[in-house]
Amino acid sequence: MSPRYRDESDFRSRPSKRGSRPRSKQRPAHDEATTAFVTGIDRGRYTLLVDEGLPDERVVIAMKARELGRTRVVCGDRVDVVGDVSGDDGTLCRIVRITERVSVLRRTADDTDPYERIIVANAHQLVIVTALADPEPRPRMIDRCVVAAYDAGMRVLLCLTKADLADPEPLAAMYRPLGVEVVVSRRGEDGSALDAESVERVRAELVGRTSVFVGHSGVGKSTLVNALVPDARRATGHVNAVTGRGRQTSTSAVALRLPGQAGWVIDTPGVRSFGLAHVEPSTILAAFEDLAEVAAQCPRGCTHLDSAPDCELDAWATEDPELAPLRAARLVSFRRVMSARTEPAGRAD
Ligand SMILES: Nc1nc2c(ncn2[C@@H]2O[C@H](COP(=O)(O)OP(=O)(O)OP(=O)(O)O)[C@@H](O)[C@H]2O)c(=O)[nH]1
Ligand SMILES: [Zn+2]
Repeated sequence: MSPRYRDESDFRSRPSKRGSRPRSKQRPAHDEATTAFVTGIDRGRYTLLVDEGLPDERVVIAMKARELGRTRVVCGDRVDVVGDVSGDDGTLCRIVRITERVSVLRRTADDTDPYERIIVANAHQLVIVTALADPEPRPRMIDRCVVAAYDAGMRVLLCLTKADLADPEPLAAMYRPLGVEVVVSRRGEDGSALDAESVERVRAELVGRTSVFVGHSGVGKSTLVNALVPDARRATGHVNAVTGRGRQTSTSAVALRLPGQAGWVIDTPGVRSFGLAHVEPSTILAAFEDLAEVAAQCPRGCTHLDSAPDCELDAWATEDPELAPLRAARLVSFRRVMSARTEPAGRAD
């Protein structure tokens, strides 16, 4: 395993100040624990869904058991809880364990916080919401999101909004060679917020998946999420009724269920960038199976970038005249994304 950046999960193995002590009667092994899905977090209170999809399904509020220490529980986590899991008003259960995560999406460390925090766990897909105009698309930011998704082992759906204002084709053509799914949405011709057909096309890509939505302010992410999940509040319940505290803080992710239990939409307000410093080039390469196979023959230490001498990918791109245009486009896109990893993030990326 290559070294990776420290994040909060490193705290998990830190011994407690009092030293380890054997489990006592007060600390049972929690064999009776119930598994739950974390849909939201608000200042130390976790909104969970218990018995998901069953007739008894209910929203419960939980706190983290002290034994979890500084381990962070995030939206999308599946956790084990003990205590009162009835979901009745005023009850509070305890999260005692996080089940193994199948994917983790990390946001970048910043001035106020030196750690790359995990923001969402167990998601299948990253939905990058980008406006075709107003505000102008930023391909470098899209590339960075693509790298973050591939690093997390997530599928990418590029959602191009405001197609009523600009032609989606040039941008779509930049991303199709990556194998990224592209969907387009536009305002309804009847003046409705969104054209119903485009909403359906987006929805079709979400069925059966847990999808994380990211996008800069003003791109139309809220408009889209509201169209996809009309009764968002009811589906998630709210922490506020129990804690009496204010609104969900604007930076924490929240999971919203698609109607008909067709999947989960995780909205991430305020997430502006992803940590890429820890990403290994080999991880990105692995997301491109055809290229990875060819690149296996490259000289040792090959970066596979334009500047790399004797990169096997150059020969591969041109060797078959019929496939050359497709392969060249794929190689260009691949190299662009590869270089996004090492470029410094722009201020607003
Ligand atoms: N022309 C056009 N405008 C749209 C479309 N979708 C959303 N808008 C408008 O774009 C503006 C921003 O939309 P929001 O949904 O609030 O954008 P957001 O990405 O959630 O931005 P924040 O709320 O700042 O996070 C609003 O005025 C919307 O009405 C679209 O398909 N076409
Ligand atoms: Zn190479």
